[in-house]
Amino acid sequence: MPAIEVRGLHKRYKDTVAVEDVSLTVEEGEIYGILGRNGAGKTTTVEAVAGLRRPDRGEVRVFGLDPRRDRRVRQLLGVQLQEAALHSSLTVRELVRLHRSFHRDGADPDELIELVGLADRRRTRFEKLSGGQQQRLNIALALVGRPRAVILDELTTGLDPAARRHMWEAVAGLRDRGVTVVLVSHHMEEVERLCDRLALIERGRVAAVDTPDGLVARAGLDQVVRFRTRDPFDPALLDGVAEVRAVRTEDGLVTATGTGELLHAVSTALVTAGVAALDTTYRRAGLEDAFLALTGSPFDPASSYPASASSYLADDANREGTER
Ligand SMILES: Nc1ncnc2c1ncn2[C@@H]1O[C@H](COP(=O)(O)OP(=O)(O)OP(=O)(O)O)[C@@H](O)[C@H]1O
Repeated sequence: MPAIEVRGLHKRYKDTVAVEDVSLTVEEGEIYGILGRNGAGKTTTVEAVAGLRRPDRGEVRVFGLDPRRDRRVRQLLGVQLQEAALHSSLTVRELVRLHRSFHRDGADPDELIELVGLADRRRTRFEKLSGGQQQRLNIALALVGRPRAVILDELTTGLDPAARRHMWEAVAGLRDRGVTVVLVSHHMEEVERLCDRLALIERGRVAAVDTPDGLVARAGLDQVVRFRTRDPFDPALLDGVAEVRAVRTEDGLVTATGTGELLHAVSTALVTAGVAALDTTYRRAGLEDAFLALTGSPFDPASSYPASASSYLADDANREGTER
């Protein structure tokens, strides 16, 4: 039985269609990423999974149970959402203990506080915590019932780099203990490092589901060449180069993504055109590059996809849909 199953989810808020048609299956024990731009419908989807939103249409199951009808889901699923209302005058420890009391077999409060790196803030009131510390406390509260699955919505937003890495280790540790994790994120490195699979949500639909490497492979690229030119660069110079999948120019920095003998092919084209490349670098492509290749623009949560990229991705989503 999958940990989480969503079929044909629709949710509209007055005039806004937040979720148009989302289906996804999260297998037990995996870290499943949900990635997409602002307003794509990620939070609405996970709120429906948590039973906090009533779908207009569609079905949600958590370990086979309907989260809106079956109270057992509260014991099975931990939820850390973007905004949580907590008693601001209670201390970290009091809040963890309070939430612990809602569960039959909860975690040890002090261990949990340690896990999220708040040991030195144990006696601090919620209202006196920094934004990042409040975020960490919310994560602790999501884990307090020792859930079999946990939803983490923007896990590391607002955390400093050290705290972020600490949290990544904690999430990997959850997987090691067999906990299923749904991770809503805008952070490419986070998704790439942690997720076994990820769904790209685009305008309320699942546009693609794959492993991070699989998504990069689907984009038909595995390498990135970057260089500067003294004069403004005309991307049309690389138009006929078969190895090049996409070219972007930003602040005088040219980024070409592609496959095969990419570096050689790009260098040859530049030499032929009499263009000197400066500061050339070469590396393997990542998830962010995949978005660049598929959309023609870097992954910017605040901007939307051009239609051509959406349709490219939609084909993949249909494949995923028919396979299952
Ligand atoms: N309570 C609400 N009332 C009205 N509209 C809403 C509500 N919640 C979300 N929306 C709208 O539904 C759409 C999807 O929102 P949702 O929060 O699910 O997106 P998201 O992908 O989680 O975005 P973000 O990355 O910004 O958190 C957006 O257009 C949003 O404005």
